[in-house]
Amino acid sequence: MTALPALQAVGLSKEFRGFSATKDVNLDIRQGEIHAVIGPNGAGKTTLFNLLSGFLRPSRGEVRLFGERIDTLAPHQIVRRGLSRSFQISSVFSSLSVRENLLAALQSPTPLPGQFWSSRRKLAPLSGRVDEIVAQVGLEPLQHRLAADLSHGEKRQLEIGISLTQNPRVLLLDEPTSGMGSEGIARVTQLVREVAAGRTVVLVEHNMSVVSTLADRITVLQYGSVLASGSYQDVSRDPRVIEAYLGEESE
Ligand SMILES: Nc1ncnc2c1ncn2[C@@H]1O[C@H](COP(=O)(O)OP(=O)(O)OP(=O)(O)O)[C@@H](O)[C@H]1O
Repeated sequence: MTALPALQAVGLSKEFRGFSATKDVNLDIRQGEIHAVIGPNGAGKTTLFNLLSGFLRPSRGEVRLFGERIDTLAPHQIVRRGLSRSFQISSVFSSLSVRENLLAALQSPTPLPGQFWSSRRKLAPLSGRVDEIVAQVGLEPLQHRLAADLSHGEKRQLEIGISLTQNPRVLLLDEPTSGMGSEGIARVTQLVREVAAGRTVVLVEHNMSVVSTLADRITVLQYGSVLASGSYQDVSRDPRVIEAYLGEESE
């Protein structure tokens, strides 16, 4: 028996005033895999992520999380069902420390009307979970530092930590290594591998070396449509992909 896909897009289309940013996209993300979505600038990758995580409503088509339709739900309802995402643009609070950012994210699923911070008594049980996450994302030594004072790479580590606070079954990462030097790329690549243990990861990534190292399978988008999908070996040999994307990279 084949396992239910973790995440599925079925005929997913999004139009902005008549312009199709994604066109009839079909996607089957297998449980436990690391799946990369690649494609040239403007191919529709961010739009697809926004559709998968409920930040945009599709013009047509469906999104299913472990078989359950989620495209009619709000982002926070989707998070509760087990899908979290990180953003290309930093979502951390600069004026809070690493620990405080994680605490804020951990308590956010619990509605606390009119109150950003809970009492110490309520926060205490979350402290152990913060310890686990700072260690997991390699920010233990920097946990009391203000987010504003982190390097770009460390901020991306913190963002991944923030996504982990919801303990997602499916994690979407939008360009986790963008703007990093080789050391940061190596650190975040290793981190993605670690956080992928026991969960499904979908990432948008421009760095082909990261994609080839991490991804079990790849979907290539071009002009909003799926151009190819398969293993790195398969898609990197596909002449249409070479022309559309890898050719562009090597230029
Ligand atoms: N809100 C919007 N209104 C109008 N057009 C949009 C909107 N959002 C995206 N688009 C257009 O849809 C197309 C796909 O954009 P999208 O950001 O999804 O591409 P991308 O593959 O993520 O690109 P990049 O790699 O540059 O981030 C682009 O032509 C973009 O201009």
